[in-house]
Amino acid sequence: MVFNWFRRQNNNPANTPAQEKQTETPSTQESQTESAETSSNDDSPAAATDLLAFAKSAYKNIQQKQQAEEVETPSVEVTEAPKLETASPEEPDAEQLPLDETTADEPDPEQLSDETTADEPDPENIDTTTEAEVTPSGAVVSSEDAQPTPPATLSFLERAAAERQAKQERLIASAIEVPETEVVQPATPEIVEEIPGLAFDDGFVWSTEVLAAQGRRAEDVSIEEINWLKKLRQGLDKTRRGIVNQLKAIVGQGPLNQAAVDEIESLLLQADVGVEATDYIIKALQKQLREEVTPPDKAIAYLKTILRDMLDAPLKTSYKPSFTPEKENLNIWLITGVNGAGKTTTIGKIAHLAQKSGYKCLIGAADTFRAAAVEQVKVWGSRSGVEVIANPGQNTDPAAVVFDAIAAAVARETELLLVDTAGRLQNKKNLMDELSKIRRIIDKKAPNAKVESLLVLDATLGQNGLRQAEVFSQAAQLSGVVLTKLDGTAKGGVALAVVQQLGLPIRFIGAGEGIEDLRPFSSYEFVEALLSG
Ligand SMILES: Nc1nc2c(ncn2[C@@H]2O[C@H](COP(=O)(O)OP(=O)(O)OP(=O)(O)O)[C@@H](O)[C@H]2O)c(=O)[nH]1
Repeated sequence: MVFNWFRRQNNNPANTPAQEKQTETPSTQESQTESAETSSNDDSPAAATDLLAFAKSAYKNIQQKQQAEEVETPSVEVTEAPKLETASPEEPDAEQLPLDETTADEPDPEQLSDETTADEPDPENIDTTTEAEVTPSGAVVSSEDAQPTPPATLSFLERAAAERQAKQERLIASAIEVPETEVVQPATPEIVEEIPGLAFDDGFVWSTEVLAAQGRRAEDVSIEEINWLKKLRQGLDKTRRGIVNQLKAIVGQGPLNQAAVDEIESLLLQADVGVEATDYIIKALQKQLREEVTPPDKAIAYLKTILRDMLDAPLKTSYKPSFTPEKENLNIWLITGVNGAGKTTTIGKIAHLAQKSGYKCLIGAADTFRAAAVEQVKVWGSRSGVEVIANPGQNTDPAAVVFDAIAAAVARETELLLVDTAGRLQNKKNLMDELSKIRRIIDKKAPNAKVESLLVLDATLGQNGLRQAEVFSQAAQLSGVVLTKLDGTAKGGVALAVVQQLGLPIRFIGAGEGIEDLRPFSSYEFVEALLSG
């Protein structure tokens, strides 16, 4: 089953492509916020224990998937046929090592559970969500599935509550055998063996909590998603540190007075939230906090709701909530923005996501204004394994490249054509002329294509970037923004300014230079990363 990285769900193999087209899934933003809203308010100790158990279960699932993959690799062939020319001298050992380690540390799942039982004498009390086994077909099945479980349609927290109830009933039934002291569940379940390169740390637990709150099951949590969320949170560290602690202190002091309002205002402006968005946030906060004394955590939860609503607002008006490329149809995404904003890198990263999600993808190198731009896009094309259509001549007509790219896309039944465009034209009129010419070609050559026009914005430029954005939004019929370089900037609040001032939805965010460092935007994840201190 292929995971669709644009809608962050598995493509259902049972569905025909036509069915998939009709099942217009809500965007990451929409689907996630709904389930998150119900669950994020539950901060009881029981919910915290459940979330920790969820994190542990997710960790074990990742570990078992990796071990299953290792077992599936033909390590026996490598060791049995040392004369094979393709195998380098180090490779057999490298292959064998992890296997040996696995056998030494975790001889079989039985033994693993024995160890756990030794720590926690009551088998009833062992968290059932943490046990998993590998079926003969290699699929990882949580042992939850082997026991009567609440219906899968329930949210994670509802299921957790039902499981708690069932556990409690079982404990009561076996109360005579269980000494009271041994029933107590450890606050932090121990991880038996750490996955290399993936620590079971605060960042991991936070990431799984964010995924759980969005309805993700422990067995569906992947290492890539964890890495991304950790990166996003780390990237917004500077912005977060600048805001959260001070905000908590201010809103925790009681009803908002003028001095508190002034302080919040300056904090938001420092994070480049912009005047308009800051005013909106302050007014919304005042509505709630003017009269009551609200505990800081509640006030922050309220602030999170305000920010999420702001970020999702464009989707509720004119913009489609989902922008997942349609399968078996040509989708053309024009990527615009000033040079240096991260256009080429973004194209490479989106091409990579498209490849991973099973789309037939192609890149059109229509930034002919700068010769090096074509070479750069070619490098990213080869990194993501996507072909690039370019015109070898210098200063060729970008519209001609788009023409060729569409012809190639149609001939190859391409599903996603990414078009790089020039960002540095002498003036707004030139830019407008060029982009409208490209749009005319698209309308003529691919009238049925689904066209998106995305503006790439460098978050580190803060408010200055927004001024450039205004020029582009007049020249290109923009349908969304890609916010790049969110890693390491203290100006992460610019995301709110983008939405408030431009009225455009954020479609992707970039938080690093690597090929995996870009994901579809989720207001829930962004706000959690921004405000969870
Ligand atoms: N830290 C960080 N750097 C990024 C990110 N996205 C892009 N960059 C870097 O920003 C620089 C410019 O990126 P490009 O993709 O070349 O930008 P461009 O808009 O295509 O500009 P030209 O190459 O001049 O056409 C490169 O060094 C990228 O590695 C990001 O999300 N985080």
